[in-house]
Amino acid sequence: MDAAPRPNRRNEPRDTPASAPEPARPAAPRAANVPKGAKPVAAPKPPRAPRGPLPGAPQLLSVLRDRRFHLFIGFGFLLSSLYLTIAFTSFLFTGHADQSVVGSLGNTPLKEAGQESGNWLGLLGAWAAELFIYKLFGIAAFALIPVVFFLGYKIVFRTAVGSVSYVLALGLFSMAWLSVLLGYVVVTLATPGADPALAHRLDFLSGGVGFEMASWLDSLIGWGTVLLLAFILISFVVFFFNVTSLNLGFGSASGADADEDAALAAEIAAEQAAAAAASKKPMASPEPQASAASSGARVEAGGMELINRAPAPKPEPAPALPVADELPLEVAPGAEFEPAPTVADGLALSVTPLAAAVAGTVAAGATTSAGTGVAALAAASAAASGPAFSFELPVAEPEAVEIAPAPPAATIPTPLSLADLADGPLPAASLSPQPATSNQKLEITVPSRDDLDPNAGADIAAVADEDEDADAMPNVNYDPTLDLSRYVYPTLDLLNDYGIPKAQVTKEELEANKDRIVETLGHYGINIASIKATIGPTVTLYEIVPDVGVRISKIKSLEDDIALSLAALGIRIIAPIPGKGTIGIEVPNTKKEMVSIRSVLGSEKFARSEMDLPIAFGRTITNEVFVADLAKMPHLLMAGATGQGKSVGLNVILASLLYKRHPAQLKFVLVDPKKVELSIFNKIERHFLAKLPDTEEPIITDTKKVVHTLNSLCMEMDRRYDLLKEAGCRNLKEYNHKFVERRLNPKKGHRYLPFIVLVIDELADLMMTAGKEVETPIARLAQLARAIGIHLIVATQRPSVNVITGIIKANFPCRISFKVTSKIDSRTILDTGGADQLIGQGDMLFSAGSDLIRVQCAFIDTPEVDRVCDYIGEQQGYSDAYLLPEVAGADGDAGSGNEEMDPSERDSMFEEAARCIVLHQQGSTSLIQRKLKLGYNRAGRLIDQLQHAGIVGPFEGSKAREVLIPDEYQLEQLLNSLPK
Ligand SMILES: Nc1ncnc2c1ncn2[C@@H]1O[C@H](COP(=O)(O)OP(=O)(O)OP(=O)(O)O)[C@@H](O)[C@H]1O
Repeated sequence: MDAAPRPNRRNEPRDTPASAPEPARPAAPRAANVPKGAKPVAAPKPPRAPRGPLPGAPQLLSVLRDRRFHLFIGFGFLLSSLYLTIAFTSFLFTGHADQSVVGSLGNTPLKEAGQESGNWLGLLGAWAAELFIYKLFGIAAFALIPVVFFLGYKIVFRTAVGSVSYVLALGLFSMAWLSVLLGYVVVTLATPGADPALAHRLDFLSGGVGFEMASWLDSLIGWGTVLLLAFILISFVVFFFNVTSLNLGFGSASGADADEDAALAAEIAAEQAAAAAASKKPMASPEPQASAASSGARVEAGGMELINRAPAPKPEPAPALPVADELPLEVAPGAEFEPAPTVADGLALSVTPLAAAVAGTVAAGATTSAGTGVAALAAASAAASGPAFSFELPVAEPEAVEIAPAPPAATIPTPLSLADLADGPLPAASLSPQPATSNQKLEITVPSRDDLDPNAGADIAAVADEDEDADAMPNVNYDPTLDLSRYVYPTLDLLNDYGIPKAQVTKEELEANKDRIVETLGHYGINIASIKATIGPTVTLYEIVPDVGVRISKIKSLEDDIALSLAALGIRIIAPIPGKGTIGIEVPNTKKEMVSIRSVLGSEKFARSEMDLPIAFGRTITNEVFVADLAKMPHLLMAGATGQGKSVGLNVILASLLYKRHPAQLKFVLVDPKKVELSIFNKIERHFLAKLPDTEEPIITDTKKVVHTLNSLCMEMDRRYDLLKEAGCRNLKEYNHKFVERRLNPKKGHRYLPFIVLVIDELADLMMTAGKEVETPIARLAQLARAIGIHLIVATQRPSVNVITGIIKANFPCRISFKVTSKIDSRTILDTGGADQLIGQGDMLFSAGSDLIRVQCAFIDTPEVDRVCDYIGEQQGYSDAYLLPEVAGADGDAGSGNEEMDPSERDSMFEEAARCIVLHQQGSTSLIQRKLKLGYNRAGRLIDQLQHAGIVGPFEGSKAREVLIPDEYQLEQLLNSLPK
């Protein structure tokens, strides 16, 4: 007997009308945005500043970036999931009856058909259910509902939970597989001898796709279909959940293997969690108000142009501004200018909000209120500097997102993350800790995560049964942050909100300074062609274009006279301003503006920064947030007389990094000879600090300990070089990338390597007490540690040559100076004067090579640091601080290799390791690991002991250690001579 007739079924089985909804298209550019009277070929008229509910800018991109658009799409998905639930459920009761109604669509008027349909959601509900259930996937179509719901939920709530591609893959597979399975059941019931009525009643179970596929398979392989389906299911489970080993519980590990097995179990756990890796929540996004707060105003008048409050937003070059006398004075947001123009020396003054100028809303002669300026700027900056957008729409190539995440350092603010679509800070709720999914393995034995040695990154890394086959590994990347998967980055609301910064410079002050500059220079016969002022938070930069023929050196030599006549401390003359043909005179503002840490950490520039170790130092003279990458510097030397802002500066650096990096990615080694400055960071010991084993206090205050720690860091450097060499990588980023892609075998000692930032709060004390003992390792670290992710920040209040010695200075190309007391100090630290003319309280010069940038350091006070540390410290951390390699001999110098070693401390594999090294004439840790099948830490200890015994030489950076014993005969002699 044939299968029961299936009317109206497979007319259009593969038609999937309900695929991803089309994103709303942005409105076409509206002619209304162009002023009516504008001539088509007139000088480019900038578009009107965006206002109203939709951004005026018509580009697709800006619409796609719009959070409202995301909400629109997200709620669309959520409601669709509800709609499908009701429609599908109703189908179970009304489906048979509705079949004819839907089938006759096209022949019957819609209204009539709608009245006839029994589905609870009317004709559309009947049609959707008929399509998905009857024509396509049968009741397996219900699997579509959680997928649609998940997509909507993820878009609306910007949650980091779950990966779109995972859910899509799981949902679609379940739907297809179940549909075919049920199809096979229906096919079986419909075969001769089976109950045809039953088959007919049940044929909605499989849907058209399932039935067709199953019939085809049945005719091809008969009962083999069941086996094939089982095989497909197992394959899916293996690849999707990344199953690499089965623990069927036969016997237990032998004692010798116990450690390894425990590690393996942990690896599995980590891998399992990695497979469930949801996109991590990056730090809170910038406050929406930030762009408004950083509003700018540009002033131009006759020969004088002022730029006021003009930070980051530089969307387009500002169009030519109207001439001064055509414009009344406009007040920048928060500025205190009076609206009346002033004329001095024939140089008129006028202010126009920068954003308004950019957006082209200010026509000559028009007056714009401050409020409008703010709105225009906010809108313009929002339109111009939205987040890099890559919208992870549901059906769009799930694989692409899943298989190629950047290495963690770069992943955190990945533009692919839905969470990153945020325009403003994410609500705390969306940051709430989420449990890692734990369904990726068939069977696992996992030690408590808290018990894992945080230092043993290898132990919690990927499972790779045979690393030689690493390339064939499943493509689920390892996520180093999963150990602390619930870790929540500190939020901006922990920091003080000082509101929108107010301009502190009055127009009168600007005018008066300008007059005096012009007058003073005039006394010396220097005439100026034009003068322009840029108001920064601390100083105002007057840029002068001198008349033709005036020599720059002449102006430079008048520095003191100009300073005297302006009666202000800290005049700095930059003649000429690099890259410009102008001369700069920086005059301190009478009232300084404090740059809050919240405003810089909340800035777009910082939040979107993809640097490895971004530091938001503060604001430059043009009010731009100044962000630099410590990883690129690669080390930083800081100087400044006491009380000028060094400690605040260090806290700003540490806070910046804490806001951007996960505990798995970054560790600090804090050296604080002053004993009080950094103690506040004790609370984050188990998250972010590194220390020597067997030490109580993670923050090092004792000079002796400092020496050990520096030596230990040198050893860590040595080991990291070995690992990089073994992995064939040139730097940490490449290495970690490879590790994340599971192309390195943890059993060979490979592990995810966090950045290590060593902070020394006062070098002078150390240099006085330990001299060469600290200078040498600091210099070695500074020379070599760049590639392996160890970065140094060294601060001192005494920038004299016996503290900042030639060798230290030569290895710290990046330097910061707060105010110092003498020109000599300034030269010592910056190789040029200028730091002596700073005005204190965080006013600083940042020097990188030939560039010298004046920055007002952000301000963070102790309670703020306290709150950030509390916030982190109260979260689940590792069981201990990150442990640095042990330095042999508590009081000895690890690196000298001269002292006798206690034989009882010698590793039991010591002699074997020595023979192996001498046999291969290669002094490398990885050789010991490979040949003796040892873990990384143990091999590292062995190589140190071999150095002690004089078998290998000291660490030599990227090269292998020298083997000091030429052959086995001599080695045996040496081994015999060692105390037993
Ligand atoms: N960026 C800043 N903005 C505003 N005020 C600041 C800033 N930095 C420092 N200050 C002010 O200067 C004071 C001293 O700063 P800080 O403690 O950082 O100095 P220091 O250079 O570390 O001094 P010492 O070397 O004696 O510890 C702070 O208490 C604060 O009032």
